Amino acid sequence: MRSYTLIAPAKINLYLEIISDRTDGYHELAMILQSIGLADEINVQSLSNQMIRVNCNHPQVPTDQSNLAYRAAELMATQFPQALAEYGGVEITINKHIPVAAGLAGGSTNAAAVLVGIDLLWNLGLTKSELEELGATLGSDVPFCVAGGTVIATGRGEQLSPLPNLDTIYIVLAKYRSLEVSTAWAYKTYRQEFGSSYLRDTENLAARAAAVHSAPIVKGILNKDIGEIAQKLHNDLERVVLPAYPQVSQLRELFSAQQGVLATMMSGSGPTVFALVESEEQAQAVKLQIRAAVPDEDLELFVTQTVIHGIQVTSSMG
Ligand SMILES: C[C@](O)(CO)[C@H](O)COP(=O)(O)OP(=O)(O)OC[C@H]1O[C@@H](n2ccc(N)nc2=O)[C@H](O)[C@@H]1O
Ligand SMILES: Nc1ncnc2c1ncn2[C@@H]1O[C@H](COP(=O)(O)OP(=O)(O)OP(=O)(O)O)[C@@H](O)[C@H]1O
Repeated sequence: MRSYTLIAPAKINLYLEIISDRTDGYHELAMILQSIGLADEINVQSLSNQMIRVNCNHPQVPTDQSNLAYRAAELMATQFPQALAEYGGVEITINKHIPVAAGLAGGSTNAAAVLVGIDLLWNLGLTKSELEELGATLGSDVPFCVAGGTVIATGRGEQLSPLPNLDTIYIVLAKYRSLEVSTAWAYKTYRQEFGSSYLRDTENLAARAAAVHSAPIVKGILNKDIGEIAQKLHNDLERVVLPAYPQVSQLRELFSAQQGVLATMMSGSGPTVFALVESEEQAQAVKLQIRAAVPDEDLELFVTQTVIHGIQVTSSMG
C-alpha cells in the first residue's frame, strides 16, 4: 500500500487586527502568520476499500468526522470520486506534538497535511493555490497551513500574500493543558464588546486591510529587524481573552519579566502565549525560569523557532 509521511507545522500570529464583522458571521482580519518548528507528523496510507480512518495518539483529539483531518479526506473524496474509486480510501495517522485547542492551528495544519498527502497518493497534481482554495472550505487557517512561512493574511484569513523568509527567531511557548479557549467565543465576545468601533465604510475597510502591507511590523520583517518586529507584535483578541483568563495574563507578565525576552503575545485566540527570544540558549534559560516560577505540571513549555516552510513530505513508500 502507498503511503506518505508529512510534517505539519504549527503557527503563531505575529499580528492580528480585527477590522470589521462580516455578514457571514466571520470577521475581516489583517494578520501576519508565522510557521514554527513545533509540528505534528501525519501519515496517509491507501486503503483497499473506500473508507476514511483516523488514528491519533492524543486522547483529546477525536477520530471521527469532527476531526478536521477526517473532513479534509472527505472533501477530497467528494471532489475527486474517480480518484477515490481508482486508488481507494485513506488511513490517516496523526502523531500529535502540537497542544490541542491552543491557538496554534493544530487541527488546521493536520487538515492541510491530509490535502497535500492525498494529492500525492491519488496523483492529482493539484497546484498550491488549488490546495489552498480547497483548504479555505475547511477553516480560515488551513490555506496558510498549506503555504507556510511568513505571510500576510486578509479576508477571513484565507487571502494570502507571502513575505520574505525571516532569519531564525527562537520562541518559547507556554500553554496550560487544561485551559481551552473557543475561537468562536473569542470573536463573538470581541464583536459584542468592541463591535461599535468597527469601520462600516467598505472602501475604507479595503484600504485598512491593504494598509497592513505597509505596517511597521511588515517593515520590520522586510528589514529583518527582530527588534522592530518584537516591538510591533499585536493581537486584538487579547482584549477579550486576557481579562477572562487570568492565567494567560500571568504568563504574559512572567515572560515580560525574563531577561532575553524581546516581546511576548498570545497566539490567535489563545490560550498559548509565546515569547520571542534573542538566542536558543536564552530560550532554554527562559523555559527553565518559567518552569521554576510555575512548577504546576499542567503548564506545558516548548522551545521552538520560526521556520520557512508549510507542509513537508519526509518519506514515501510503495
Ligand atoms: C484565531 C485564528 O486562529 C488566527 O489565525 C483564526 O482567525 C481562526 O481560524 P480557524 O480556527 O481556522 O477558524 P474557523 O474554523 O474558520 O472559524 C472558527 C470560528 O471563529 C470565528 N472566526 C474565524 C475567523 C474569522 N476571520 N472570523 C471569525 O469570526 C467564527 O466564529 C468561526 O465560527
Ligand atoms: N486534527 C485535530 N487536531 C487537534 N484538534 C482537533 C483536530 N480535529 C478536530 N479537533 C478539535 O478541534 C478543537 C480545536 O483544536 P485545534 O488544536 O485545531 O485548535 P487551535 O490550535 O486553537 O486552532 P486555531 O488556531 O486554528 O483556532 C479541539 O478541541 C479538538 O477537539
